[in-house]
Amino acid sequence: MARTFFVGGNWKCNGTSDDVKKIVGVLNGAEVPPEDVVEVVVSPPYVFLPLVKSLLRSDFGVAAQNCWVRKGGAFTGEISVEMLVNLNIPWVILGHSERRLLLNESNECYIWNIQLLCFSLQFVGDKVAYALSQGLKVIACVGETLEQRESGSTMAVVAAQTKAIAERVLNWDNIVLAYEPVWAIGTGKVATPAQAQEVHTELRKWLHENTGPEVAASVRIIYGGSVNGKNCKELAAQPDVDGFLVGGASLKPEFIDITRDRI
Ligand SMILES: O=C(COP(=O)(O)O)NO
Repeated sequence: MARTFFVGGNWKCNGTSDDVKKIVGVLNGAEVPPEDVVEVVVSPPYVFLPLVKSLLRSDFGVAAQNCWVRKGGAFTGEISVEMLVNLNIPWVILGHSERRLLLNESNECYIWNIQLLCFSLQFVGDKVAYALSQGLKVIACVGETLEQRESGSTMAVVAAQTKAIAERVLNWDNIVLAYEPVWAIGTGKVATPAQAQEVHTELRKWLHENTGPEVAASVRIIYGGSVNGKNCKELAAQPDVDGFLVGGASLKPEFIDITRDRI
């Protein structure tokens, strides 16, 4: 079955409302392939979600860059899934390596909270499951560090991260899996097409063995890590690269070039 190409733009912690208006203006005027060929989703910082949602063309989706693991409440600083649903934000990025490394979000994250009255063991997996349960679509991120790659444990790491998600979800219809090698994020050291294809193939094989052939065939596995208008075509030509999660380049007009890879 053909998988619709997916191009996500992760704006991370960048911009002002004027910047957002400028970027959205460029996106709204861009000529891109039809939605059934390429699905485009942009992810601004939380504070600009309503603004982007109100200005962005209707054929592009909007994603939050994270959300809380349970229903809202006494969790200062967090954004609940319910708030995103209330704002009609359909997508959320979860498990991004910058949150895993900087904020210690992990597969196993032991948090004790009187309201939760429990330990939340599979933090990223729990977040994915709860977001899906409330109707959100999820870009779930996995990826290894340079040290893990150099020690030969890339597949062990990304398989464990994927397993922690798979143990919490039954339905993969609304999940896009993003392979983002940490050593390629923000470094300019993009994975080679062969490196990306190798891990994507192994991830698809893992899905086939652990979630079944239909899920493996239908889930989009996208690549993130120093993608730009110059290197995207070779990466997009790989059979198991179903799109991108673009960081830095998503703030530039070249993001539109990246959406045109498959035409
Ligand atoms: O983190 C990334 C990739 O960032 P860069 O494209 O800037 O490497 N996507 O979520």
